[in-house]
Amino acid sequence: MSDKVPVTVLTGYLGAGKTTLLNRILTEQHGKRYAVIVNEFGEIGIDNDLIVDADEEVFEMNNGCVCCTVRGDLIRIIDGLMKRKGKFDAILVETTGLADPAPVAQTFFVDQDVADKARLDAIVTLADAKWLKDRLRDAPEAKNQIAFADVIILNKTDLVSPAELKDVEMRIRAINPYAKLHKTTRAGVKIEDVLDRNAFDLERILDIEPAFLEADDHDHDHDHHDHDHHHDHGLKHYHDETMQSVSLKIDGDVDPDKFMPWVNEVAQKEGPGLLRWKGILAFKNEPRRFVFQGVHMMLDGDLQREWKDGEKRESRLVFIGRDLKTDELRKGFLACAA
Ligand SMILES: Nc1nc2c(ncn2[C@@H]2O[C@H](COP(=O)(O)OP(=O)(O)OP(=O)(O)O)[C@@H](O)[C@H]2O)c(=O)[nH]1
Repeated sequence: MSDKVPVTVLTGYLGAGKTTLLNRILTEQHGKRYAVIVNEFGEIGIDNDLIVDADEEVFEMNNGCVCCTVRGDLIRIIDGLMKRKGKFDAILVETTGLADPAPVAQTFFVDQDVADKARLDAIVTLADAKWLKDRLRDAPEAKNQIAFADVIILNKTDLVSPAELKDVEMRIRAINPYAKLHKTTRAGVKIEDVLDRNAFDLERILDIEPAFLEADDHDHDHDHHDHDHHHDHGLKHYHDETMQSVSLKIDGDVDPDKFMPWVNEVAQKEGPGLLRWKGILAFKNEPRRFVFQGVHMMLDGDLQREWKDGEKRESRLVFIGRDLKTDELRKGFLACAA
């Protein structure tokens, strides 16, 4: 796609297993070099890898829009790292357990110097299978971290029964039906499941019908789209009152002259409530696919590979956020059809 350095933002509530995952990534024999940026030092210490300590320093952007803040310290650290480009393959940023991941993610959209050299690869959220349920009730950060995620690692599965695990999975799906979900003990995922996801599995994400996922009862990935036998396993389906997701599709091309102004208007108007949004679009008279992602009112998109022969040209968007005006979004998007 580009020679920009992929950046993985690692988040998750206190004690969910972020450090465990980082240690796993850094100690595995993968022949890659990662720069790791942490808010506070953990027990990581690997010679070949570069670990940088970041102090909290948050700037408001866009004339004080409360949803748009970036990390000044992070900009400086990444700028510094970029001068050493070629010496590492990817950057990992671990956020503190209590932090909202938005200011970290937004840094990669906002600062031009950073955006020119690094791209947000994925937001990876660690979730504690035992305690997430309670944190979703009492800690808004925990819910945001799930909503932002492109990849969710549901960790500490050893501490819960299969029924409890299913229950917490359903709660996660009520907030974020699109993220790729892995169930682990000791954050035991394959590195390639976490790093270099390249636009967070957009194709797969956009293929998923949330209604199907809610009823899904498989333990493995959601690759098998058989709609039978999901009906009476006695599991409750959750709806999250504050967080919604919307998936929209146009069976064909959109007109960029309509879409671009619309998408900017959505960013301006709905930005504070929009936690995460992404899409793949077929632009009229354009052989390449337009791929974009956003965090709150910050958006980043570009033309990527060509539509393949036999690949259906279609345009899809997903939104995750609070109090989304679903009908307005749908109408607005449909009006962008070419
Ligand atoms: N039982 C169990 N314990 C785990 C698992 N994964 C990690 N732990 C333990 O949980 C504790 C917290 O893990 P960390 O990796 O430090 O979590 P963290 O998210 O980095 O924590 P903070 O830095 O406090 O936010 C540690 O004692 C780990 O050894 C797991 O799958 N099962």
